[in-house]
Amino acid sequence: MTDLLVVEDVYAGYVQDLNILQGINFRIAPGELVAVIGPNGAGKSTLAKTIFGLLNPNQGKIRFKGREINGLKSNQIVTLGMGYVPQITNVFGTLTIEENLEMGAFIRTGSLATLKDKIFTMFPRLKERRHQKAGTLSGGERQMLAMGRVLMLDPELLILDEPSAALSPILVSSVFEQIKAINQTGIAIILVEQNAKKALMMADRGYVLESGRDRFSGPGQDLLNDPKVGELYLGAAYQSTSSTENT
Ligand SMILES: Nc1ncnc2c1ncn2[C@@H]1O[C@H](COP(=O)(O)OP(=O)(O)OP(=O)(O)O)[C@@H](O)[C@H]1O
Repeated sequence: MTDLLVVEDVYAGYVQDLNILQGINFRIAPGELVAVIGPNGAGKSTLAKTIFGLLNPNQGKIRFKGREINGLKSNQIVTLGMGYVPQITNVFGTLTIEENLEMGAFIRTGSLATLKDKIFTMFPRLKERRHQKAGTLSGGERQMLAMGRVLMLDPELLILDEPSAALSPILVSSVFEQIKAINQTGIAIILVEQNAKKALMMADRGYVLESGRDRFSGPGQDLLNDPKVGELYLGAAYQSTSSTENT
């Protein structure tokens, strides 16, 4: 199957001459759910920002749907069918839920009603509160709204940067269920997560980053079972090895 997105030997960073990503390779197929895990500061969010055009690669190539997107800005990338929900989700607190969703569809010209209905079916909680100001939502509901807003763009690829950050355990489970449901509608998802076990359990494949490199990759379950990954990042002893060490 042709990959939806390919990241090839990418170097990128925030200041000149200091690359945080140090030759990273990554790919995702249409409809796949891929988890990106790794210790603090490994470069997970930096990878997400680089793919979405918030940072320019200093070296390497990024291809989305067969087209090279290096150097394109986020507002151009979004029109190609990629959505991104940053780690700190900003919803418009003084607007209602419904108005927030409509703002998400700013680049669309057709009717919003069908898309909105689809999102309300996916997130019934948002439907119940559609006329409520977004500033009054709980953390988990706010996360759902941030995802819903990006889904108004009808993307083929959604990048979620730590959607479970700062949520209580019960909300984490519900946000993860929503992510799975979104993926089951055929949208490919890159899930950047601190919550490594949960993310890998749900993912088709995963990448373990370390110091700006893809250190391990493989099916989520294989990474969970890999003792090297377990010792380093998951904080427990695991058996059997079947993932790929990318050194
Ligand atoms: N805006 C920025 N300017 C300069 N350096 C940054 C910036 N954002 C992140 N960094 C640095 O880039 C490195 C990688 O950070 P990044 O946020 O990508 O890591 P991460 O794997 O997502 O970590 P975490 O799990 O802690 O969120 C860190 O050393 C960090 O200090």
